[in-house]
Amino acid sequence: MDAFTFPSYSIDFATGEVLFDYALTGPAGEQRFTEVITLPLPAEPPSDETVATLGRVLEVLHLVAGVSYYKAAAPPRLVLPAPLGAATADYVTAVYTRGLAEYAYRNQLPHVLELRPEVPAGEVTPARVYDDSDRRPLSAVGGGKDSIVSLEALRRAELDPVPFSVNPNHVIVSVNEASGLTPLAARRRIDPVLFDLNAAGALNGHIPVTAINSLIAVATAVLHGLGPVVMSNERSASDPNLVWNGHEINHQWSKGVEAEGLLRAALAEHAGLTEPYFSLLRSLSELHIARLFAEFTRYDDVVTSCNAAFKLRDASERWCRDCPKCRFVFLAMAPFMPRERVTHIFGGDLLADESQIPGYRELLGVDGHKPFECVGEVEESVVALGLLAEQDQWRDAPVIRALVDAVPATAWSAIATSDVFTPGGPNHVPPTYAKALTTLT
Ligand SMILES: CC(=O)N[C@H]1[C@@H](OP(=O)(O)OP(=O)(O)OC[C@H]2O[C@@H](n3ccc(=O)[nH]c3=O)[C@H](O)[C@@H]2O)O[C@H](CO)[C@@H](O)[C@@H]1O[C@H](C)C(=O)N[C@@H](C)C(=O)N[C@@H](CCC(=O)O)C(=O)O
Ligand SMILES: Nc1ncnc2c1ncn2[C@@H]1O[C@H](COP(=O)(O)OP(=O)(O)OP(=O)(O)O)[C@@H](O)[C@H]1O
Repeated sequence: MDAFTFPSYSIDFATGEVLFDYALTGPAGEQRFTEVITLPLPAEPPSDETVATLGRVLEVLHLVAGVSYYKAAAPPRLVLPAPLGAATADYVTAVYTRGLAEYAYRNQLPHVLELRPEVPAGEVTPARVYDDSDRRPLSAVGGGKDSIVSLEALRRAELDPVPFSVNPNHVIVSVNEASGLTPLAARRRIDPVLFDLNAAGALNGHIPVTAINSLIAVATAVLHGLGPVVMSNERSASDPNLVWNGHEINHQWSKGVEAEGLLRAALAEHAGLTEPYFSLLRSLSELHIARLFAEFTRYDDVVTSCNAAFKLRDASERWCRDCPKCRFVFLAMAPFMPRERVTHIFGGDLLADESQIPGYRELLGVDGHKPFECVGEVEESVVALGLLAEQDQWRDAPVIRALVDAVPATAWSAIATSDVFTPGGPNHVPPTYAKALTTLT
């Protein structure tokens, strides 16, 4: 295939259904795809102003959601359908290069990291300014500990959050029920042709899914007259896993602060949104968030951070208890709760199971590189291990004993000056929301 294009998009306000068309084209022909996103409809029909702003958000979403189909062939040309302003073009470029960096690395496709979209020449009509900053926030819920902490922080600060999810599965439904709040949900249907292509051996790999979920959330907030979309992306999401050919490869790129800043700028430029999107937990480490989560017991029977529970097909019921994310989150929660409680949350005790030791050695930086998963920094894992080694309930757990011996002296001395419990780093939290964090920290 030579090129990836964006033939059309449409929205039906009677059903909330948005159709995004894509095409891979080349000498052998054309492969078309249609992704269907169904937005929840508000009680009242939207105003003309809302429809215009929503249309602008959907134009950006159309471009971003194309990554799933682009990646089936990775052609050298990415041909955009209409002129774009500089900030929006920068964001789209970053989504297809840095957002697909892990995919490019694993498939050995260096050209993807250098991709530059072809943007048609022409002026973009400036967007009407749409001030949404003082309305109720839409709080993205993924079923894991991070979004629960945000939801509770917003609630304590009396900011009256509306939980929001894309394709909520039973985990997310249960988390929302435990919160007692009334959620909104959008549906996203990937074109099944993609699964056929995958089965036939097409290129496949990780995509920046948070960018897609984020824009669906912003579209929903606009349609419902709500305020900023509040994400729960942590400080360590911005740190790369490795460097390849001079490029940072970050599994969590679209959760990072760079992606957040680029998306905010694109939405301000293209849709006129004054305060569209930020991560409330940006200044916190994963370990810090785990400590905050320990304050809330009402989600213990439902909270699930394991990605295996969120597969489109053959999903696990809850924690799979055998992946980097399960290992990391167990290690991060364990210092802050009784052993029975963390074992109950996970349905098993990972630190009693010696088969987990090789995976924990990777998290602790003893072997390999940081896994391609949503896990914290090596430093956070070493700090958590140090805390556990000091506790009677954990000191003699087989995994703890083995790991304490495996971590080199240099790592132990490095954590003496660790800042994992000190909020820091760049963030985009508006002043009115900063108080929500202080209610917790
Ligand atoms: C759940 C998961 O981890 N899925 C990744 C996995 O997909 P798999 O084939 O095992 O199962 P499905 O999720 O059912 O997907 C089937 C195929 O569909 C395609 N696809 C899916 C979702 C999508 O948004 N776009 C798609 O194109 C894809 O071809 C699937 O094979 O392996 C895939 C290949 O490596 C990954 O692409 C799947 O990742 C999903 C997009 C996904 O939702 N992943 C999140 C759990 C995830 O990785 N979250 C990151 C956030 C990173 C970010 O920057 O956004 C995290 O937690 O760190
Ligand atoms: N299906 C979804 N719909 C809407 N937002 C989502 C969805 N899945 C994840 N998110 C959001 O994307 C961001 C990254 O997701 P991630 O899975 O890291 O977070 P989480 O589920 O809150 O916590 P954890 O890191 O413990 O899994 C979070 O802000 C989360 O709320």
